[in-house]
Amino acid sequence: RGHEGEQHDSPTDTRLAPSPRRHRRPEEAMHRRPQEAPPLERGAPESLWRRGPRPPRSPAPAAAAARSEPSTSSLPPPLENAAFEEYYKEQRIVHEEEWDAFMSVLRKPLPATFRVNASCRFLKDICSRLENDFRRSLENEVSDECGEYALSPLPWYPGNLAWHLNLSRKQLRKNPALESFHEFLKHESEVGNVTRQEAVSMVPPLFLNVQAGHHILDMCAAPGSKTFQLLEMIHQSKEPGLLPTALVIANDLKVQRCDVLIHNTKRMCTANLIVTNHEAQSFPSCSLAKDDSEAYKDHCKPQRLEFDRVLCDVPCSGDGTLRKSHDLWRKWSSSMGNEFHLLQVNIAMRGIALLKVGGRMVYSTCSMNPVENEAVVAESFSGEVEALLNYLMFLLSYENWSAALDLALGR
Ligand SMILES: C[S@@+](CC[C@H](N)C(=O)[O-])C[C@H]1O[C@@H](n2cnc3c(N)ncnc32)[C@H](O)[C@@H]1O
Repeated sequence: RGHEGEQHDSPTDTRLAPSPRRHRRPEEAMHRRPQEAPPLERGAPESLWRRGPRPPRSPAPAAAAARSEPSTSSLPPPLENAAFEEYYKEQRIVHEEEWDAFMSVLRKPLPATFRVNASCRFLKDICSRLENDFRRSLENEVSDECGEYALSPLPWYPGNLAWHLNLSRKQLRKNPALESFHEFLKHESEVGNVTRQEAVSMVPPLFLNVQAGHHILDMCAAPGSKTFQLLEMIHQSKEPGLLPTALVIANDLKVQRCDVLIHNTKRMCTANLIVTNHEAQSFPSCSLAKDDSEAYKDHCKPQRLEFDRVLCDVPCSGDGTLRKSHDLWRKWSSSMGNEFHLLQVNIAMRGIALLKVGGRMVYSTCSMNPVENEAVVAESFSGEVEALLNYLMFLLSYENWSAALDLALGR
């Protein structure tokens, strides 16, 4: 970010305070499972972490009556949508010769992926179990559908900390050797040493390049998988034996989803997180006293909190999740992306306004639609581009270019 964006600042000045909710003790949090947020769309995938037998439900009368008739609604939805293909071919999001391969990947099941908490005390043991026990014992299992190794680290994730499990549900069910692996994952996940997260969702926090002491705003944070990753980063970057000085503010509009966010991030047992419940597009300006001892002195003017890093993982049409949200094949229409565009621009612009000069913001969606991605970024910078053009016009009026350049670069 180059310059201050005061025009987007809301006039509100909110002092930050930890959430007044009752905090459970860490050991209480340790015994609770991470949750998925109430789905934005119906048809969220069954979690690998919840494979236990389900209690039988008494059928509703209508459902019981319908059971005697063969029902078309029980058939899996067809994985096709002509409008989707037409739209995205037009957008040229992949080369023409890659189109069929692209569509066939969209119809394949998504491998389960998880991340090991880089800041956990048992990091070495966990990595060694994954590498030496489980990976070896699953070496001969090859995914039916994907033809890839059953368990392997994601090659692009630093430190071999992210893994994918490339087995179909059928294989998972029929292989008893996987039982202990599941127990391991379930337990480590409950205590916060492992987090289930999709591979693509791990990317935006990596691009933030978080450093020790950073102030970070996660604008649309629930259910909190990226917040958790950011917390890991700040705990990992601290001086040995010291608590981190960094701060993560995780915000979400929906209070119910904030609850899930709190529940999931509690596994980190951190004191460096504040959860807020605001519209991201009008997230208030915040101020922080320089240190606690100064906080209540009358003459101490609070400092405006500007963020070193902003994560802008906005609400979106979610059509990048087609591989797991099969319902979307039926529901998808080209208007879905358009509906989110304005909100996304407003959130992104607010993020830019809250960013420190020289700070970094990452904008991400789980949509493939350029209307929700490139167009939002372009729109968010359109004011800046205009300012740059004006500035260039100003520079052009100089006869001496090198002097003008010196001026521009502050030399
Ligand atoms: C894509 S999800 C975020 C996923 C999250 N970053 C993660 O990695 O777990 C988008 C979130 O934005 C929230 N949301 C929707 N409208 C919002 C708004 N105007 N301001 C803030 N959050 C909003 C939704 O409740 C939802 O939790």
